Order: sequence, then structure tokens, then C-alpha cells
Amino acid sequence: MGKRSLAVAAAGALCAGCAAFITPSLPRAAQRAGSRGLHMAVTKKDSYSITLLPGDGIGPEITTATVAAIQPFSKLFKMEFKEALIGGAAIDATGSPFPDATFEQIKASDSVLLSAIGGPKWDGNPREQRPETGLLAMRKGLGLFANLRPAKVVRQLLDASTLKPEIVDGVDIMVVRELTGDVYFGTPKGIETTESGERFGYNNMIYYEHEVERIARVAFDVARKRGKRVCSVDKANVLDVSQLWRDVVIRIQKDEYPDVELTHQYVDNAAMQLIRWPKQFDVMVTGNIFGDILSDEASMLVGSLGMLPSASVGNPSGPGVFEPCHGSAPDIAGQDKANPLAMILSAAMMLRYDLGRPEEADLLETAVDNVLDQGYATADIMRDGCKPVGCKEMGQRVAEALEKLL
Ligand SMILES: NC(=O)c1ccc[n+]([C@@H]2O[C@H](COP(=O)([O-])OP(=O)(O)OC[C@H]3O[C@@H](n4cnc5c(N)ncnc54)[C@H](O)[C@@H]3O)[C@@H](O)[C@H]2O)c1
Ligand SMILES: CC(C)[C@H](C(=O)O)[C@@H](O)C(=O)O
Ligand SMILES: [Mg+2]
Repeated sequence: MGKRSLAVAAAGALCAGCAAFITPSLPRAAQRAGSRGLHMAVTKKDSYSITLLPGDGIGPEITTATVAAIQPFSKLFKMEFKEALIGGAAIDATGSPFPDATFEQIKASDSVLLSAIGGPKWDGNPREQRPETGLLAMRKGLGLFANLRPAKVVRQLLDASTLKPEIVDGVDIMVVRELTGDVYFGTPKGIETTESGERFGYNNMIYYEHEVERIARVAFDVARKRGKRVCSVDKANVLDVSQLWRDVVIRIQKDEYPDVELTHQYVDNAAMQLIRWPKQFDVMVTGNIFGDILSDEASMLVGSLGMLPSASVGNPSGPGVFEPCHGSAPDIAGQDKANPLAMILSAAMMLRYDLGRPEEADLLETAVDNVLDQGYATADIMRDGCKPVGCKEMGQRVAEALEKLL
């Protein structure tokens, strides 16, 4: 395949309406400006429109709990919540996992809170009618190339991790995951049959320099506000796409961030180092698929996937999407067992990055901390001596704790 057709293939969007947001041919200066879109300089307002995407499985339960938890902020500013369809719920209602109406509503919102999508009901659908395809289309369509996944161990949960307390105590890692490139979006891809009748499947792992440059800058910018150390994770010993990744990250650090320390690990080693001695990491920057896997692994340092929030950002002129790292947890859906804290902490990231309300973000995180101090725990983080609560009650407890701080 020639260079031009590869470029066209990589720009191929999952939905027609997304194409305008994909910018492989932007001049470098414009791409660079876009890479600064961490929404940190947003001016605060008195009123916000927030799209809620309750999605599938435990999604509606944790969404209700999250809205309840942040309701006390209505003393300070107005939040207009409007639900929209995505994922399996959208497929059932409209036939599409990311309906145009949802995309239009999101673009007109200040921000987006997403719970989770997917489930066995739709696993047999053709690819374009799978819930996950809707999620990817939204991220790509909104230009959200940077996914920040903080794995910060809270002292109350030291015993909730499957690792020894002395290994996880003090861990504070920010995984910066590239979110709109890699093997997730590369083409050509598909499942075909050879002339002899054997089927084969393939996906193209591809990164353009500008995609690596902008995620590297996000990682270095984040590191400058933390421990000034970035570990870039790749598989450059085997993959050409990873060699390009590494070369570009080295160049950006040398030219623009000489004050930030840069190290490299191969992804197999990084997966091991994360559970051997996680305190060695400050910021980890990596591609879409490695970041997906390593962030789920990092959640167990904290104690549960139900504790890991995320911010999907990168487009300074549009809303970000704030979403827990976990999925729709079909095994516990509809039983009031889910931990809503990952989504509540994602709402804190929304306040910080999208709504220009960093003080309120801190307050919400403190409220969560206080609830954990009081010993309330959902099943996934249950320890000796804790008070068991369901999803709904956990949301109410956070609301009460927040109320006391306002
Ligand atoms: N961002 C998303 O929407 C997202 C992310 C991951 C997976 N998924 C989808 O979710 C579906 C299920 O995937 P999976 O089972 O591999 O992963 P999952 O994250 O849904 O669940 C993995 C395990 O973690 C538990 N878990 C997850 N969130 C929890 C919470 N908040 N509280 C308590 N326990 C929690 C589940 O019960 C399960 O045992 C699939 O369709 C998958 O594609 C969606
Ligand atoms: C559901 C899936 C498309 C998604 C991803 O792989 O990005 C999920 O695993 C995540 O981590 O948000
Ligand atoms: Mg994942």
C-alpha cells in the first residue's frame, strides 16, 4: 500500500460525521496548538450543560450515583444534565452505537460524563453495530487523543490491593494513553478468507509522527506539574511503529522538555515492573492498546478497577469525555453492587479539566476520601471492619460528605 493510501486509510473514521475532526494534514503549528488542549485554562461559568451517557450494564446505576454525589455543587453553580444514547442502549433504540443525535448533543455541551458500554447481548453483532465501535467513534469524532488515567493509591485501601502494602503504599502514577490512533483505528483491517478457504484476521498498528508528538507533549506537560519523570512504553525491539514512537518521543524531550527525565521500557517489562516496584513510575506514556492493558493492571495497585477514573481530552475547542477505566461489568449489573467511585472521581476530573473548577474538583476528591475514612465500602473494596454499602448508598455518602465541605 502506497503512502497516500495509508494516510487516507488512517484517516478513515468510524462514522461519516467524524471526518471533519480528524487532522492528519494540519500544519505543524496547528497540531501543536491542539496538543495543548488539556482544558486547564477554561474559565469557570455559572451554569454548565453536561451530557450524561449512562450506557450499558452497571452504567445507569453508577451514573445515578454520580449525579447524586455531585448534586451539592448546585449551591455554587448550575448543572443541566441531559442524557443521550451510546453503546448497546443506542443500538437497541436506534440501530447505531453512536447516533448522530448524540454526537450533535455532545458537541453543544460543556462536558460529557460517560459510564460504560457493552455486554454479551451485542457481542455477536457485526463490528459496526457493536457498542465498543460507538465509544471509539465518539473519542475519534471529538478529537480526544489523550486519555489520562491516574492510579493513585489511597491509604485507606492499602489492604484492598492484591499486592503487599509496602509495595503499593505511596504509588502515584499517571498513565497517559494515546486514544485515537494505533491498532484500534489503523486500516486496512478485517477478516478474510484465502483461496484455500482458510480465514485470517488483521489490523494495522500505525502511528503518524504528529500523533506521537502531541501525546508526548501532553505527557511531558503533565510530568512538569508532577515528578518531572516520564517513562515511555513501547515494543521498539520488535515493531517498526514502536521504533517511530520512541524516536519521536526522544526528539520532543530533547528539543522541548530537557528538564523532564525520559526513560523507556518495553511493554512486557513495564507490565512486570508495574507489579514489581510500581513506585518507580511518575508518568507513563504509551500507545492506545498498551495503555488500555497497563491501566487495567495499574488499577489493582489501587485495589479495584472500580476506583480508576479517566479524562479523555485533547481538543481545546470541544468538550472532553470523563469516563471510568472499567467496563459495564455485566456480572454485577442491576444488583446495586457496583462501585461508583471511579465515575465520581471522573466527575472530579471533569470539574478540573473541562469546567474550570479545580477547587471543586479537590473538594469532591476530599469527600470521597472522607467516605473511605468513615469505612464505607462496596463489595470490590471490602476489608475487615468496613461498613458494606451498595452503589446507591455510596453515591449518597459522597453527597453527604461533600455537603459538609461546602
Ligand atoms: N469504557 C468502557 O465503556 C468499557 C471499558 C472496558 C470494557 N468495556 C466493555 O464492558 C464489557 C465487560 O467487559 P469486561 O468484563 O472485560 O470488563 P469490566 O471492566 O466490565 O469488568 C471486569 C471486572 O471488574 C469488575 N468491575 C468493573 N467495574 C466495576 C465497578 N465499578 N465496581 C465493581 N466491580 C467492577 C467486574 O465486575 C468484572 O469482574 C465488555 O462489553 C467490554 O467491551 C467497556
Ligand atoms: C471498550 C473498549 C473499546 C475500551 C478501550 O479499549 O479503549 C475500554 O477497554 C477502555 O479502556 O476504555
Ligand atoms: Mg480498557
